[in-house]
Amino acid sequence: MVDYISGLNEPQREAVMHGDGPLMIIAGAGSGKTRVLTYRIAHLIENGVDPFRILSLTFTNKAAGEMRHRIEKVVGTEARNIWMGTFHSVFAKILRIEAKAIGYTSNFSIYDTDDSKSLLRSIVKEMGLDDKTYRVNSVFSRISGAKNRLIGPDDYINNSVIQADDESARMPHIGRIYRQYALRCFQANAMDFDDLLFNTNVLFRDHLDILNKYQHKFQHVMVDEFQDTNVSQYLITRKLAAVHQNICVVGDDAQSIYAFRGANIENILNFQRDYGKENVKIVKLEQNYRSTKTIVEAANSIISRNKHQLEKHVFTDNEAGPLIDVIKASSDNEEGRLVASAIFETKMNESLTNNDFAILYRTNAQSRAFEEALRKVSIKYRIIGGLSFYQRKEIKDLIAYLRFTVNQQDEEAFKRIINLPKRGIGDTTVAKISVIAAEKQDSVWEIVAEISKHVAGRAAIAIEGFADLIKSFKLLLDQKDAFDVASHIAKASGLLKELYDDKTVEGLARYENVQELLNAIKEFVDNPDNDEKSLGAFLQSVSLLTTADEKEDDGDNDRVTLMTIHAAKGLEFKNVHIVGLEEDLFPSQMMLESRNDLEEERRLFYVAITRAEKRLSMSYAETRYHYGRLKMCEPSRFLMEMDQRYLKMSKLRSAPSRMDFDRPERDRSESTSSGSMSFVRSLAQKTARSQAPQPIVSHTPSADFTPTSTADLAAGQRVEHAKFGFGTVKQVDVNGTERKATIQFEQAGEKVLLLSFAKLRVVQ
Ligand SMILES: Nc1ncnc2c1ncn2[C@@H]1O[C@H](COP(=O)(O)OP(=O)(O)OP(=O)(O)O)[C@@H](O)[C@H]1O
Ligand SMILES: [Mg+2]
Repeated sequence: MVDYISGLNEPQREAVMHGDGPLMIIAGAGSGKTRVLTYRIAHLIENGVDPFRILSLTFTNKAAGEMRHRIEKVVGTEARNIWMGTFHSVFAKILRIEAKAIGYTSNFSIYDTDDSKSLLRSIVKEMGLDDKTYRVNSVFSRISGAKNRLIGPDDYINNSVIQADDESARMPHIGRIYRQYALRCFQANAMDFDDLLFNTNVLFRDHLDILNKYQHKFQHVMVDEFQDTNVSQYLITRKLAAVHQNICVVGDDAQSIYAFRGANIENILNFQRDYGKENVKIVKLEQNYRSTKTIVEAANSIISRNKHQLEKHVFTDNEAGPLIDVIKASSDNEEGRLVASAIFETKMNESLTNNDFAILYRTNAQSRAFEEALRKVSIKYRIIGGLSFYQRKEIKDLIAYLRFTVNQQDEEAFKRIINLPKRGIGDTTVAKISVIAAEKQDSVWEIVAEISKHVAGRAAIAIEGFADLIKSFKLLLDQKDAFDVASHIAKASGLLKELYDDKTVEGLARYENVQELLNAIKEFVDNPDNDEKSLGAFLQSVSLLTTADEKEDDGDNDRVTLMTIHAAKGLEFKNVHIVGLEEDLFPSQMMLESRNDLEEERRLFYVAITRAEKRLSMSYAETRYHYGRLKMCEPSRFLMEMDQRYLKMSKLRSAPSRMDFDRPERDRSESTSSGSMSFVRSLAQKTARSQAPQPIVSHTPSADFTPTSTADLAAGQRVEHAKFGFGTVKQVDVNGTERKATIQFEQAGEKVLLLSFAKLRVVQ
């Protein structure tokens, strides 16, 4: 048996062993919240609670998978029966079971953001509204915001405050668009992401028998990252926990970063009110186990500037660790090179793997410079988010076929595939079918069934052919598993052939991607964790992947992770680079309308810092292209706000690409070193004004380091290293073309360095 209890501190143990009744764990970053939740579930199961009766809600499906895996180590395969996943995936499952009660069928489609926007665009057009006024992103976010506050179309239209707000935004018809959008989704037997929560609330509100069933079923409800639940999610958990009152929520108010999407930090305060102050057990965890003292204290120095926060003091017994590097670059491309170079050096000097590194940025668009630079030094990376595998055109095309085979009411899938491969069906015909369907309040499939009444000639024949094809696919659904059906559809639809015939490099890549999707379906079917092997079950699992759940491209999993800070929530890495620390980028100009917004940006920065275990580095560029124009940038105020004692200006060279070594070293370091000094001065001035502690900024030696002067390096020689200072060579090893030296440094201890990269100066 795994002894997990002994690996817990006192308050952690208290939380794990807490019996019945509401429990709120409010704790700092890296203090073991997720660990406590994991072991609490294991502990409940060990004490006889049926895993089928435990509901655990996590931020990503991947986090759920990891948690399940850990629990499995303690309780065995029983762990597979826990209801565990994101709010969206768990409630999609419940909605499928209960679909009939709210007028859906269990094979409903899930519209992704592109589908939702495409439908909104059609509606704006059909209503004769101006698409420059009714920009699809604004319309979408207003509707999404309403759903997350549980405001349906009728309430929206009748709400005078909302109406006035829309009028002042010059979009008075949003309510009508919303109503039409909801109707069209319903006719398409489709739900968008927000509907999964909205409709769950409707289901539980209007069908008390169903609510009752789940209230009794779930004896324990757990919520990780509670600070980021929105009103709609909070209500669902409250309803579900109303009978047993066994609800355990875990969160950190300092890490609340989704207010812009309707997450409500007040939930933490409401929890005590809703369950009765005297009934709620509160556990505070304040000891951080993840990061060095430097990182924990630097993070504290940032978050203490926020006014809105609960009282807690995060500390750690871990070692002090290195200071936080601040890297200044002249441009975004140089920032890419410097960061790639720093990763390369740290990796070599400390014998680390790519997985030990993460680059975190504020927006996805920043990834490009880092991708290029990492490729140049042959370091593999993975991008989480951005244009994911499942957003690629060829993948969406095949998925649309699969979706339409499962649900013929799916209007967006229909629009995507009706003329793919080309069948001579024009956009006007497709739009006409949509409009007729909307007018008759029927689905597109009903119109297709009587197509000759509405469309004449060749187009009608082509549509009939398409309908026959879909019917033939549909027949397979009950007989074959997801993989067999999908392979058949890929071939019989003509999609695979079209890609196969395209012999360009891109065409080949697209063909391989489709094969890769089929592989993923095969894996799904073969995975013993999935008890349902149908195509519908597979589609549900992919449509609910969050950005952090992404599929990896090949078998090589040792990669540097690139992702937004939002996606990094809950994760940890030995080395973290927070990049783009510039005013208007981070804090983001788009988000800064009020003090509250600034505080949310600061919490986001806090989340970023607290991902790092050992080494943290922060960088900024002096110039950056923004919407195609070169912009001068100022360092972020967050750099100034941080307690300067923990910072170190880094004097780094450009990336160690072969070409760079042809240039004299001095050229490469000059711009960065003089620049650093001015930044240090400006930091010093600003901190003096704000009366923060005086900066203690350590500098790397200013000597001219020449990497090539080590050709005849031998044991016993004294050397100076740019970072580690003075030392004595103990041994030199030759391995193929690589030469390695073992050096005993006076301060830094023994290090093994690759001589082609180590910046060493022989001391005479
Ligand atoms: N008592 C403990 N002893 C040793 N290591 C611990 C202990 N508690 C937690 N840890 C380790 O500390 C790290 C952080 O834990 P965990 O991820 O559970 O923290 P968290 O509070 O959920 O963090 P976040 O706020 O980022 O979500 C993990 O590597 C975990 O294994
Ligand atoms: Mg966590």
